[in-house]
Amino acid sequence: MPACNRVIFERVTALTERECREALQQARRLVVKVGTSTLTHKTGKLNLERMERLVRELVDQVNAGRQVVLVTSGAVGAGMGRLGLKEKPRTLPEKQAAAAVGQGLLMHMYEKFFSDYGLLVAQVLLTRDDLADRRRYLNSRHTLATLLHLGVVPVVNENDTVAVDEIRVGDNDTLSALVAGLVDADILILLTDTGGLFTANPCNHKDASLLHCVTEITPEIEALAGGAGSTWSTGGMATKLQAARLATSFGIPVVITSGLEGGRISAVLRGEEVGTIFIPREHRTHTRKRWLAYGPAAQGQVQVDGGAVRAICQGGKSLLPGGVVAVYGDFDQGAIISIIDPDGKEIARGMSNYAAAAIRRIQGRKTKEIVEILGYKDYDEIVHRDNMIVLV
Ligand SMILES: Nc1ncnc2c1ncn2[C@@H]1O[C@H](COP(=O)(O)OP(=O)(O)O)[C@@H](O)[C@H]1O
Ligand SMILES: N[C@@H](CCC(=O)OP(=O)(O)O)C(=O)O
Repeated sequence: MPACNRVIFERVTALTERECREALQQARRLVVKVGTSTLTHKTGKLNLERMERLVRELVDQVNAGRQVVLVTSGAVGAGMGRLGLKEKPRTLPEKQAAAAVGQGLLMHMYEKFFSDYGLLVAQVLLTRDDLADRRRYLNSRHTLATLLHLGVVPVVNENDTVAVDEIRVGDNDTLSALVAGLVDADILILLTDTGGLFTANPCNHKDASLLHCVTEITPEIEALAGGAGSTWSTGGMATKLQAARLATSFGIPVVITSGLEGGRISAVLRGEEVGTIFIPREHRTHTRKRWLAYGPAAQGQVQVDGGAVRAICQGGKSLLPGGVVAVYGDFDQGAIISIIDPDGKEIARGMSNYAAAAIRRIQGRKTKEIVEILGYKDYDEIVHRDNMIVLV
């Protein structure tokens, strides 16, 4: 990628909508997520016309010199359609059985359509565990990078057949944001059955209007998002906002737009005002920081006061002992811990420079007192900013 493209995305602090959209013209690596609502008919069976059009549009982007990762839903829906089931399965084994049937169907069609247009595809099935474990995370990253280097389009889905609740990402919107971070994408495009984020669910509110640009996902924005629109979908707009929050926290812009109408991907990449764009506030984060958000289970929690919340969330600062009011759990130095606000909400996650027992002794105290209290001082900070990801 030419250096100038990176500069545009890396200097992000508060880009205007226009600047951000124009920068998308230089995006080189795309993650495109397509929902069940786009890929299937109401019967749950695959909508081949839309699928083929999507593939053609993606191949065009590859032909134009871009790299594409496709995150696809539709396995459960397609499996249900093929099995002739009328209702969405309720139990996990039923969903897994449907996904096992549907995933094969999905890949068969992708393989056919992509090869019709001259490209190879590779199936990549992931669970949260694959991303939470540092070694598997790096392994997945290398595999995807190699596939992209070879000109292959990775087609990613959650490994529904084996993923039980504890190791599931749970929805493909979130999965796509994790994948965007994993491959260091320049943009995440979420294709769905509405034109973007509306002021209310447009299926029930005909007068709802489209929001063109979101610079911050506030509680008011979250309140606009309702649940899934189609029988076979998961999460609705709420999980898309969650995905947008995650990807923008990595420094990656996100556009939610319609997968029902063709041409949206190329319009987004021409910098046109389509869909809803979410502008990243953070600089591109280092991959190690991203991995922290991927779900390595936190081994403990430190609760901080309002001043520390502001310093971390608005001031871009590290966590010092003075801001800590409580420590929960028993963890060692180097553990991944959650930083929670006075209401118990997780605001950040990071690697602790001290064990829980040591933090309990220095909490609320000044940095210069650490050596006096502990008899040593390895670090000034409990969690250094470089080892912390802010989640709000
Ligand atoms: N504020 C909103 N703006 C747009 N769509 C919304 C909103 N609130 C809820 N929705 C619902 O979200 C649905 C899209 O999510 P979902 O059904 O999960 O689709 P997909 O299968 O594409 O992921 C829309 O069909 C719509 O019913
Ligand atoms: N992994 C599931 C997709 C779950 C999901 O998030 O669906 P959707 O809301 O349509 O993106 C499947 O392939 O059916």
